[in-house]
Formats: sequence, C-alpha cells, structure tokens
Amino acid sequence: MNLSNMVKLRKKEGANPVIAEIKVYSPKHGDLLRGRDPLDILRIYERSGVAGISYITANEFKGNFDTLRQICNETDLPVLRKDFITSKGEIERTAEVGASAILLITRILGEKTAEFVDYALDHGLDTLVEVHSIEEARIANETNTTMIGINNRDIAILERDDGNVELTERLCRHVRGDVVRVSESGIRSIDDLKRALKCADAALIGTAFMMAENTEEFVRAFVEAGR
Ligand SMILES: O=P(O)(O)OC[C@@H](O)[C@@H](O)c1c[nH]c2ccccc12
Repeated sequence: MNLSNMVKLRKKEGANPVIAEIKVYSPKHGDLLRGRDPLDILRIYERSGVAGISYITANEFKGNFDTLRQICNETDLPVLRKDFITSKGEIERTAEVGASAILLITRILGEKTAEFVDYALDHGLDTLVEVHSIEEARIANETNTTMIGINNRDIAILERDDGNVELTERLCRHVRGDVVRVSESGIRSIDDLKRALKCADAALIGTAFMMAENTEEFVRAFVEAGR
C-alpha cells in the first residue's frame, strides 16, 4: 500500500497517522543516530504502529542511497525518500529502489514542480510536495500531487530555525483539502501532534523520535494519543 493510502487507513483505524523519520544527523542537532543501526530504528518504528517511514538520502544530513535501498528491502511499510531532488534521473532511481514516495520541494523546483510530480506519478511513486509559504502552497495546489507537506522549519537554511506547528495552523487553509496533508518538522510533543492533526492528515517526525530515551514507548504514545 502506498503512503497516502496508508495514512488514510491508519486514520480510519483511529490511530494518529505518523510518518517516522530515520534521521541520522541534522545540521542543527548534529549526530542523531548515536551509534545505532538504522535498521534497528526501523524495527522500533514498525513495532510502534507508524503509517510510514521517511529517510533522508541528502549529503547535508549524512544520508546515503544504499541505506535507503536496505530500508526499502527490509520493510513492508511505505518508505518516503527525502532529498533535494532536482533531476528526473533521481526520480527513476527512487522508483527502482522500491521507495513508495518521493519528496519534491517547491522552493527548489518552482514552476517545474508540476512536471516533476507527473513524472514521479508516472513512475508509480506517491509524491509529497513540500511548501513553506502561501505562494508555495499555490504552486503545490496546481499539481497532481497525492500529498502536500507543510514544512514548519525552513529547509533553505537546512532547518537551523526553530519552526513549529504554528506554520501548519497558518498555512493549512491555503492547501487543497483533497490531498493528504502532512505537517512536517518541529513536532516535539503530543500537544504539537494534536495541534498539527487538527488541520493536517498526518505528522512527519524525526528529531524528537531520534532523541527519545525509550524510542518505542515515545513513538507509540504519539501513534496512540487520544485513542
Ligand atoms: O526532525 P524534525 O524537526 O521532526 O523534521 C523531520 C523532517 O520533517 C525534516 O527532516 C525534513 C523536512 N523536509 C526535509 C527536506 C530535506 C531534509 C529534511 C527534511
């Protein structure tokens, strides 16, 4: 099942649709993996009942394509590839490795966003078009994307800012309601999660999960909150 449909299924089941990110490093927080194996994090996320897995292949976040391939081979959950995609060849590679969805950043692709969405859809991928402003939401709304993500943090400065769910609350009404809407980044607590899910269909969380003392307990609490 692809990521957008998995989000809808988890929502129907009464769980909070959470996309859990295996985030090994961030420019703001530094090392997040702390010597763990990314596949062990994957198993914990699977056991916690998340709707899908996100993995960043971008060099700036110390990701790599082989780990993405391993994750896709090891799980039945839909996997989202996050990177600063600027070529159609990267869309083909993402489909070939078995990922379910690909992130396409409006800030980077601009007027090419719609064309890249169609190319990804034609290769069997779900698309998460990422926006950080009303203008970018307008571009995203004009595409055939299955999902639109509101990044609460500013990817142009590699998320060194302290964005939070206020941006989701502010932008959501500008994002089409007929696509899966995802609130991304800066979600650190159950309260943040509940605020995000008031207007988005799913929440994408990385740092808070990677920094948790007891990851499974922490992630499961997010998935089950309010049940
Ligand atoms: O670690 P956080 O604040 O929970 O954010 C996760 C994810 O949204 C973030 O890593 C992200 C969102 N869009 C991106 C694009 C590239 C790299 C990373 C990202």
